[in-house]
Amino acid sequence: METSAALLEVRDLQAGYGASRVLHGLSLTLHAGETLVVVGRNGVGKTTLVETIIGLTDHHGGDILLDGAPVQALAPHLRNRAGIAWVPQQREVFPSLTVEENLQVVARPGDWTLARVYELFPRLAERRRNHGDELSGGEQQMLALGRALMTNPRVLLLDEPVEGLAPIVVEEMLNAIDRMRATGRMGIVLVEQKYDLALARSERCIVIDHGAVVHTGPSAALLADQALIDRHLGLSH
Ligand SMILES: Nc1ncnc2c1ncn2[C@@H]1O[C@H](COP(=O)(O)OP(=O)(O)OP(=O)(O)O)[C@@H](O)[C@H]1O
Repeated sequence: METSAALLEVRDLQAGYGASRVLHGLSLTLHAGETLVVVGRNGVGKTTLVETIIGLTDHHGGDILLDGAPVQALAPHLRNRAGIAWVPQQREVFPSLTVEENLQVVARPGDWTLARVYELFPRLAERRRNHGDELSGGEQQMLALGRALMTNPRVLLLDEPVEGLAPIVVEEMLNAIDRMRATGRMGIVLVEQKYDLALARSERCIVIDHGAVVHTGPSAALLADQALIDRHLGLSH
């Protein structure tokens, strides 16, 4: 039984792109300080879920509650102001601003400051005077995450944060996510194809198939259950 203590609650969500419905009655709960991993095969609706929470898809039904208050009618920037931050798959940074300007321009008061983001990503500190378009893919991803943190969100949505990164940068990102999780009361929704990496750094998981949740439970339990992994995440259907 979930109580009203949930930081983020999604109830019976139905959404998609135009006439095409992707999410069919999806529900989830996220608590403060918790990391919830979202896994599932390609094309099942993971990115659509994140984009619906932030307000970028066509919402057809269901509730998105932040601290019990519905946000589904709010424009994306208002959801962001309410405390939901998003790190998209395609790292969105301002190419003509420096690293430091990219971080400062979105800053809101809270625990996450420029100093703390630089502590998390020393590479960004080294690159503080470089422009967004002078960064490597990995550095752009660090900057995209740093920007989200600078807004001091209550809920952080991470969509495949290590996709397409070189192995050494993947290490750096995962390390940062581990340290980020260890601090504060932020709730994190982590969408990840590499389910083993994601399950190892989360409390709970949901598995999505055809736009709905087909499994939910502790991440450690799914990681230990190869039959369940094969059924929900294996290559064969
Ligand atoms: N911008 C869009 N416009 C129309 N349809 C889209 C759009 N983005 C995704 N879709 C469709 O929505 C469905 C779900 O896609 P989504 O990207 O949410 O899946 P996913 O689980 O994140 O997959 P992947 O792991 O490949 O990123 C797919 O059928 C996809 O073609």
